[in-house]
Amino acid sequence: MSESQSAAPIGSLRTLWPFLRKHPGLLAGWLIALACANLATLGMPVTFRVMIDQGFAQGGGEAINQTFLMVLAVTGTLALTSSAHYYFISMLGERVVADLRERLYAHLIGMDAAFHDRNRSGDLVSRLIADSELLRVVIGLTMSSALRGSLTVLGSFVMLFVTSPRLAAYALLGIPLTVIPIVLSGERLAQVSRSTQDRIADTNTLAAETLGAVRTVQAHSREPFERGRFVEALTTAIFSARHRIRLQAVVMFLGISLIFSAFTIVLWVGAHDVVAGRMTGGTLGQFLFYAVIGGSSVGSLAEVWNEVQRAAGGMGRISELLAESPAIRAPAHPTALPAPVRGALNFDKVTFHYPQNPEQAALSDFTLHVRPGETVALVGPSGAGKSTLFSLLLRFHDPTCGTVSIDGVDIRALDPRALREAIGLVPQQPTIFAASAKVNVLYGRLDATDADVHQALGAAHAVEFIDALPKGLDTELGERGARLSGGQQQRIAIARALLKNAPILLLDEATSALDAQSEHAVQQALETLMRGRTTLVIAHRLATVLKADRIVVMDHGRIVAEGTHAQLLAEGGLYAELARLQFLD
Ligand SMILES: Nc1ncnc2c1ncn2[C@@H]1O[C@H](COP(=O)(O)OP(=O)(O)OP(=O)(O)O)[C@@H](O)[C@H]1O
Repeated sequence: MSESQSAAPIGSLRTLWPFLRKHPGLLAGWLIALACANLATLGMPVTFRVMIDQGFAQGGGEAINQTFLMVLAVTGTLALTSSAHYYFISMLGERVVADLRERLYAHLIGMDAAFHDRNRSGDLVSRLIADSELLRVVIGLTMSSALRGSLTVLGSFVMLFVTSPRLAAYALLGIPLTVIPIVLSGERLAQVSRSTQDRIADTNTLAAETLGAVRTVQAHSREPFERGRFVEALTTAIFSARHRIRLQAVVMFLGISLIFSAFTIVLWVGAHDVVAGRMTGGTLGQFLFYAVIGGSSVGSLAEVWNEVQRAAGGMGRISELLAESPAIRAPAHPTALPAPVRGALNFDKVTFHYPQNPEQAALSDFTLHVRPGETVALVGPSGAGKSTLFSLLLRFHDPTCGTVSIDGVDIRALDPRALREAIGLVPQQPTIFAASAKVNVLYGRLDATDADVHQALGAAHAVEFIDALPKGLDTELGERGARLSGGQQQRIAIARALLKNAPILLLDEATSALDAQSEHAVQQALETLMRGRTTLVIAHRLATVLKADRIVVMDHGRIVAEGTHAQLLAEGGLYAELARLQFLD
């Protein structure tokens, strides 16, 4: 994980403004409710003075009734506006964070393969959830408290001067003292918060990774080991949080003690004024009330400032992701593939290095021409570059040099989505989503009808086992297809590709042995799928190499031999060796 050493600039919170602006109704409701709640708060001390000076001092029952009615009206208004204020600001927080998450998610899901190789998914999820959660708190509570606190401070200061200019002048002296520690600690706090969020992301990543691979963990009896690693990550996160909490506690201590010292001095002067007859008891009471309101608001502003710095840390992590743009993008004026796509594939002098592995070429000077409708089997030892060919054709990466083209069009001139629409992919380990069987097949073509889905399942030899599921097509398949066997998962992936009906097919045969019946069903399903399509298949089965139009033998990112099974066997060399190990045992 990259940990920024510099403080997240408070300016990163400015990026929130476009999100806030999208909800003018909530924003206006919030500001109006805030202003009213503030006025009601500031009205409280006045009713307090009236109650003491007129209600009690003049003693009339009627006067008491009237002043208490006034108190009721002010407190009623305060209750109403405070709850309206809570509603508007909380909703605003929810909306803004949902918008931010949507934007971030859309951004992340569109980022290129190199980005996803570089970033751990648990860390990305943590930024999507934990960092934006921090912002929800900030918008829902902090922003409100900040504005409310500032208005209250301002309002109570005006009222302090109105009530007693002399005492107010004393009170004013205390303010700079309380603000200094807050401002001084701000930047350090943003820095510490950022690192706390990084550590939280570490724990999230660890949990996501190990819970996602829980069978591997259990099969190795590594539960205590993983628990230990998790506790370690949590402890590091707590240590990091402790830095922040300590800093905040010190600032809070300084803020509160300075405010209340200033307050006590003012009270002492006021008490002398009342004794000397320069001020009524009610006026001192009103003054004190304003001083308490104003003083505690300054104190809470200190906390708010801390929270804002924390949020700046979280927003910094989000902005960092939003600032990255995908390396693989549609050109400004994409070329369209000829319709219908014939499916001629050309790799011309392609050399490719993975960004994480710049020393070693995964493909070097690789040239391969595949005719429309041809089936080419790719055979080679592990690491030969077979899967890399697929990644380049799907434009998950761009070649370091050379070109990849379909029907004579350089794929970099195409919109990547249009390119990928033309390609069906059946990976070795198909991805089955935690959804119904139907939704999993529909992933191939979202607007397919039920009849299309049934037809695809039929052609994929998948009807029998789907019908045997408790709710048939509507059965939830569980996370990563937990309810299905390997062969069944493959047939779902084949049905998905059949539904997509793309002219080009990339097939990575499963290496895991299936039982004879399942193997037969998968083989038949694949034959149906390959019919009439240009197919590149990473072959692991004898039947596949025998049926292929051509076999391409790869090693170290290059083609080392080409031909039919019989020709290549006769030639001896790498193919004969691989065939003996893989196909002919
Ligand atoms: N995402 C990646 N980042 C860095 N290097 C990679 C990445 N994927 C593959 N490589 C490297 O590129 C080379 C070619 O790998 P590739 O996966 O294409 O081989 P393969 O022939 O498909 O192997 P296998 O049959 O084992 O799947 C290997 O040396 C591998 O280590």
